Amino acid sequence: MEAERGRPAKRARVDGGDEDQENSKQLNTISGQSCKKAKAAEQEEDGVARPSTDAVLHGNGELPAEPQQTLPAASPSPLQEKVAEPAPARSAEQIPPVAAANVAAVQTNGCTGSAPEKTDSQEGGTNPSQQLGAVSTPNGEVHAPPAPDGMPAVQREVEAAATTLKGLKDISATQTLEYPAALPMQGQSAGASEAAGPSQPPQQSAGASEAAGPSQVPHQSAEAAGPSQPEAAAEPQPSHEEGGATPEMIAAVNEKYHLNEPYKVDVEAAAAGAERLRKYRQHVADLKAQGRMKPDMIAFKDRKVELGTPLQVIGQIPGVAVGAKFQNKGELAIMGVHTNISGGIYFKGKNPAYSIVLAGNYSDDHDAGDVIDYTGMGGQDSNGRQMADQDWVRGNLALKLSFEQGTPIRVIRGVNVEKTYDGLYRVTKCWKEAGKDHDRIICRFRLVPIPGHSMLSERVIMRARHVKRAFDVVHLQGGHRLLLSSADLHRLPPPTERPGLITEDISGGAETVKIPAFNSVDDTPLDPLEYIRESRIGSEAAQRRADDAKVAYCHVFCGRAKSACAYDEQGLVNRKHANLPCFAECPATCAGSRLCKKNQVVTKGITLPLEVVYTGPARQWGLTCAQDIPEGAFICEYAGSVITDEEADNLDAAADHDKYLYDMSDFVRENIPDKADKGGFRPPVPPDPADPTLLIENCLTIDARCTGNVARFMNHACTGGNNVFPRPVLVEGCTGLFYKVAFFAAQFIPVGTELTYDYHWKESHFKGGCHCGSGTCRAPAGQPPPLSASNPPPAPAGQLPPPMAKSPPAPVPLPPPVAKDAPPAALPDLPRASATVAMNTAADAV
Ligand SMILES: C[S@@+](CC[C@H](N)C(=O)[O-])C[C@H]1O[C@@H](n2cnc3c(N)ncnc32)[C@H](O)[C@@H]1O
Repeated sequence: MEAERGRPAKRARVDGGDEDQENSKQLNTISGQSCKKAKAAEQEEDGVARPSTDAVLHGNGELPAEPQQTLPAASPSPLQEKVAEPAPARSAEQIPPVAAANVAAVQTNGCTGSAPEKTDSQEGGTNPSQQLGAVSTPNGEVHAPPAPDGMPAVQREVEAAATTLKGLKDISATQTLEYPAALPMQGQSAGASEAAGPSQPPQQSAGASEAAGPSQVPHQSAEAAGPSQPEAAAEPQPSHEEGGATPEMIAAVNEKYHLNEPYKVDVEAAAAGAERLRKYRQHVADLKAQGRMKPDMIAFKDRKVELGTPLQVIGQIPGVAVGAKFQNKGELAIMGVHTNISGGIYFKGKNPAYSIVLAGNYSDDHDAGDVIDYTGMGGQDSNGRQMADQDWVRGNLALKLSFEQGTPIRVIRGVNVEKTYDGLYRVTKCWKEAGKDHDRIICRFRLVPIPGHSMLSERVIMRARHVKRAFDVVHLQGGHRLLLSSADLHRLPPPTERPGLITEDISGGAETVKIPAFNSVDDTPLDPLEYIRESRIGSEAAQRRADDAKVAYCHVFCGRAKSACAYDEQGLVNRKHANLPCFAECPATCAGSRLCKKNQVVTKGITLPLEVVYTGPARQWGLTCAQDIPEGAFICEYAGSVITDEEADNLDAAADHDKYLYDMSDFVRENIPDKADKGGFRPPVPPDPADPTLLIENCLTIDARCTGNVARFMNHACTGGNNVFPRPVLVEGCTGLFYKVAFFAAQFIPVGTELTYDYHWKESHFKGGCHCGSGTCRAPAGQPPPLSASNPPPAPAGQLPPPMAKSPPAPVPLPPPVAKDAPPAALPDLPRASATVAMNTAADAV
């Protein structure tokens, strides 16, 4: 027997079952009763009269002042109450499982895992078609309109999805979601709503997805999503409906969950829900006051005593407006929106899924707004990398059942802590494919918004930051570690004697060495750049965060007291200490021993004759050096305007603003092992100012788009192809949040070789693929651009590009990249400047 809640006019269904596995242990009782007892109690209830109020739970979940006065008693919670009116709809368990023929179709659709296990209703032998009074269409063959020639696969599927939605029940094109007034309207799914409108021919409905693009977030159209999606490949994909719910099944689901009419918030439930949320927040505050760790988690676990367990609801949660914002996953959980506090898929047993959270954590996720391609669960390590194959089990099975049965899924978006409930979506396709990480097999789900029940708060993108996902272990070779005094260090002629010189010094005198820029390839100019030698705080929020960090730790004393000195007598990173968690330097004023003097390398700034060189259209500008670089030498730091992670999230990816971001999360996100080497040290992470019992979760990001130094020109090369490595370096005044990101030579680097390091980007961040040219490249560019005088082949990392025909030939042939173990290339034509002079002169001037 099932408990139905929400009034008949409402669309939510509640089943009184257990929660998903992740939470069941702590959440299976209500107010001291066993879960079973609680369920029985609910089932006996006839409903609770609720006072009328205009309150709607939205925005921050708070009620407007006036309705708050009419709040109903909060116990029992509306999420536990039964409605007075009889509930005509059936439970999720009664929604038919897909017909056997459709299961077979799923398997041909790439869903090659085991067939779904029987649900309870299957055990009972119920005929789904009879149950719903629907006409069975065993293979679902004619649900998608014929696609016009040349239409991208993604667009075709969007069109088919829209057709499926519109063809089922009378979803009017004029129906729109009633947005809470306080919410921004940008990005709402009106376009999708129209796309699904019955008055539109199929082609228009597909186009509507495109048409919706310009008015929404750039790159939001399905087409824009295409290139990075596997199904956009030449191989034709079967229609997404194969194996999925038939139109008749979806029509029945729409009726059951009231999806044929725009969503209206139940104001009474909203009032009670707001009270429930208020009590939860109060509980969190009390726990904080007691100094308890993780108060939001504890409060969530305690809710069975305080507030009662939220029950499983398919569809809209009564009283929760689409667009409602939640401060953390605990709030989502307490409201029953997404009760799996630690997982991305909220499911229970072998039933259809309830909700998913998009947080931008998975490299295979693709959120184009009106089309989401969601990656299943399982097999990921703590860094989100796919380490094992996925299968149709647990949450993946639940989402597959949603696909087969056509049931709605709540979608929640939010990269950071705050999450937005974006309404109901439907799974229109599920399949398996090789993921980007190590080619592991992943389960994939395509979701499209349900018109009138959905909106788009933000397109969740992966920020293209230079992230240190893992602390690379650097193996300095040591074999050809030339001393700075060696006369064997080769130098190029002075910049003024070489072609393509654009400017003699991009730093405008800010650095103690001049940094010239060359373009011998075409007429591409340098973008304007405000050159700064060191990072500086770029916002008030970043200043506050940096100040907070000083409470935990501030590097003001002798670095050698904290950590072994990372440098040798020549100022080169000592092989023994290359893998220290960070290098802690001594200030110029250090009163320590004479050894402290050698512990000042990054502090002194750039000393090498670095040069900015245009490499070609594929990678544009890059960084080289006009002399050989000894292994372990300091190259430069990454300088820019320091902002908070949240501010970085809001930068416009479409304007390529994000490609100059460097995420300083090393210590906060524990990318660095506690002790990578003897003598290692980690600056402590400061407490969260909002909750001193918690460690800070978000940190600072260096933005070098408009303000920065020469490091912003350094390109990426995959493992095996790069020659530079970054390390956090603490100089005077640095903290665990605000430190220097310094680059060092991982090997001897011959003069003129391009300097590159591993961005640890997701492959999708290289829009045209990676052009590092390394044999072990993770995402080699598929189609190299056609070659022409203005579009020469991209120079592989490690080589300068060949000059254009119109340019005079380079006076000195450039050396090929050398193997790590090879001796430095002999360049008899090059004038041999004394590196000692070159480098010491610069250093002395500091
Ligand atoms: C920090 S910037 C590096 C400087 C950049 N090349 C420029 O011209 O300003 C990062 C950007 O350079 C390009 N890039 C760097 N390494 C690349 C690679 N291996 N393949 C393709 N593009 C690369 C990408 O456009 C990336 O967003």
